[in-house]
Amino acid sequence: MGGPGRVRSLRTDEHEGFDRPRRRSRPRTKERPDYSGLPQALVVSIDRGRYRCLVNDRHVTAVRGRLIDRKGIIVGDRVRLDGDTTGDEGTLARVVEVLERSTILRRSADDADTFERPIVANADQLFIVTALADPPPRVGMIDRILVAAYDARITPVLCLTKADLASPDELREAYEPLGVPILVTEPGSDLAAVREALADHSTVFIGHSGVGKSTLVNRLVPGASRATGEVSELTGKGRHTSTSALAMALPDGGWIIDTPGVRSFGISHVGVGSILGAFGDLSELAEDCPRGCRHDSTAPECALDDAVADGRLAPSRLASFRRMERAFT
Ligand SMILES: Nc1nc2c(ncn2[C@@H]2O[C@H](COP(=O)(O)OP(=O)(O)OP(=O)(O)O)[C@@H](O)[C@H]2O)c(=O)[nH]1
Ligand SMILES: [Zn+2]
Repeated sequence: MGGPGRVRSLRTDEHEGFDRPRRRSRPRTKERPDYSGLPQALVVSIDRGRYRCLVNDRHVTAVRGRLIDRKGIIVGDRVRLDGDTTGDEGTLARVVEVLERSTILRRSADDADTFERPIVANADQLFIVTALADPPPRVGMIDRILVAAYDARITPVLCLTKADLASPDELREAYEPLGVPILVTEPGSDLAAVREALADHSTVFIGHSGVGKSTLVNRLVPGASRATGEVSELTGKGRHTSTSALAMALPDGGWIIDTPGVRSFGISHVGVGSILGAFGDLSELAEDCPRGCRHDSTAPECALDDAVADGRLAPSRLASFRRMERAFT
């Protein structure tokens, strides 16, 4: 073989390992049958190995095909179904292919657990649902969910509930400098701004237990009947014991993917610095940082400090960004 060919094959070996090309040369149809003629579906919930899917407007229950990984299907996935897709009582279809995801929202159970868990696929927006009181807002948790959103390239929105109990001013001050949109609700409040933000998006709702997430979802999705209150009538336990997310169609277009209330939000899977890229202005300024700069307040000669000093960057924006970065530690 001549020079250039040899170089290319060496590069391939380096990246993919030696036996990879041989496996690839097997007929493609044997490894991946062509499923493109099968109906597409959206996975709306998962319960004990059963995947509840929507094919157009039809609910179909499916099991996982043999070639699909045990953890390979999550709520929000677009899949192809084989077998019986009538959705008739007692019928089961089979998920044979998971289509490429545009986004994946992940969390780890807690930061001691480095195992990352994908929880929702294909969301383009994330509502961080936070009560202004009862339970009191936890800035640390908001920051961690923000970090997960920026890391996944999903647009975060802060949705503040229970404004009848406390003022949103402090949280506005903390998050407006980051450019996070803020919506405020209370019982009976006009939800027009919330509906407008949701229209035509796939929005995942994340919130601590008890913040009023189900109450809000029930107002937004007629017939959603999400269980509200502390205790589930079904299980006698808190509703947070349910483990799956649930996708619901909005009346005017778009989807809400509600997730069970969480008590913590682990982000051990997110690398420090990976969120800088979500802030165009900050990444541009940070190009002048010394190599390996952590951009925190102790970082020597961080270009972000210079930018504040000479007025190119608002101090409040840098402070908010750095507070969020501290969520990692
Ligand atoms: N004062 C006030 N109470 C609210 C508001 N929204 C919800 N609540 C109450 O807060 C409690 C919790 O509401 P839920 O909607 O069940 O909260 P959740 O976030 O779904 O909680 P989990 O089921 O644990 O995930 C209920 O008693 C609601 O009636 C609000 O805007 N103001
Ligand atoms: Zn820096």
